[in-house]
Amino acid sequence: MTTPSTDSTLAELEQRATARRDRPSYGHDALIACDRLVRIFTTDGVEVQALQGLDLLVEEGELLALVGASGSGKSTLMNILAGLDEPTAGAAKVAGCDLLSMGQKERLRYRRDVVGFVWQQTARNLLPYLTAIQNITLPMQLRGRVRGRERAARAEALLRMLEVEDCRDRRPQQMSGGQQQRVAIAVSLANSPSVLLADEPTGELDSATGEQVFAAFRRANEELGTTIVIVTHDQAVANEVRRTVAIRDGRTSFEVLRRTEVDAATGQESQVAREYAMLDRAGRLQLPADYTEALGMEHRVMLELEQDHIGVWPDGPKPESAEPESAGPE
Ligand SMILES: Nc1ncnc2c1ncn2[C@@H]1O[C@H](COP(=O)(O)OP(=O)(O)OP(=O)(O)O)[C@@H](O)[C@H]1O
Repeated sequence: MTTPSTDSTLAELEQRATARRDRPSYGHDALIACDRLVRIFTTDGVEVQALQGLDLLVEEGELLALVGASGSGKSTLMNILAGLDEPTAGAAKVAGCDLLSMGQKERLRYRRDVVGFVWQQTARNLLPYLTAIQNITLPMQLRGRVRGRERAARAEALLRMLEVEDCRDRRPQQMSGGQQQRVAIAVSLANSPSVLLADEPTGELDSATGEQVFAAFRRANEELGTTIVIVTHDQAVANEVRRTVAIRDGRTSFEVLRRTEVDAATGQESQVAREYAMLDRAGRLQLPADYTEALGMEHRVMLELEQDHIGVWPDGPKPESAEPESAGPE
């Protein structure tokens, strides 16, 4: 029997289903969208889960640092984003390119036109027998869309922007490590990629030289608007960007967002950094190890939904002191 109330419930259900269908997909407006990315390596029958359902969204124009302990999955993620490796499961899109369904030809075009990369080993970035200007013009020549004179003009402009004009006619072994990395940035920018990926680009440099190289990335981001993702162990680099994403055990675990605040009374500017834990699409949250260790939290925790927050307590009797705080604002 159909009653009016059942009718309205069905109509409501239909409405909800339509709304869900019409809802934009996860990361639809992001330049980089990784959705529950999994990468499993199998060596001698042993499986290593390098990425375990990693979610990451990067907007166009961002300069982002990726940090994490050794073995947490940073390079695995970068290799996938660079189109050099394929994920086992999940979804990954960069500038509209689906990294899971690309054929060999599309993958080559993706690596040549959509992404640029700078590696830690300076020798891996440049051809040793070519000068700086020749290294920079080569990707444009291989792409074949820009005329000779325009190629040279773009290469000169990149050398100027990254402050390595004096290295124009030098081969890599005639440049310092920092100069090589700045020329490598120019090479990676030659075909105006949508995304620039850099894996430990300052890892082989001393801190002063590393700072200069980071300044070159910043200039590329500010002047050309290129979206840049840098993997780094260098705390100075991580502190300089607006957004730092930390990876732990193959998942994004927390983010630090930095912004400039102006004191209303004095007009003085200061940098404010705030740390956020990441809630993944399945609702999983990684609590920082130093928090859980401080409270002896292991295996099981108690949760309580309050009006404006969720309380997390160690297993066992809830301490009295937790009560007033969990009650939220009056
Ligand atoms: N080709 C491979 N075959 C087997 N295991 C791999 C392979 N590449 C990476 N791994 C494993 O996957 C995990 C993640 O490695 P990855 O290189 O991504 O870490 P990382 O965070 O970049 O570390 P580091 O900071 O030391 O470079 C590690 O346990 C590593 O041993």
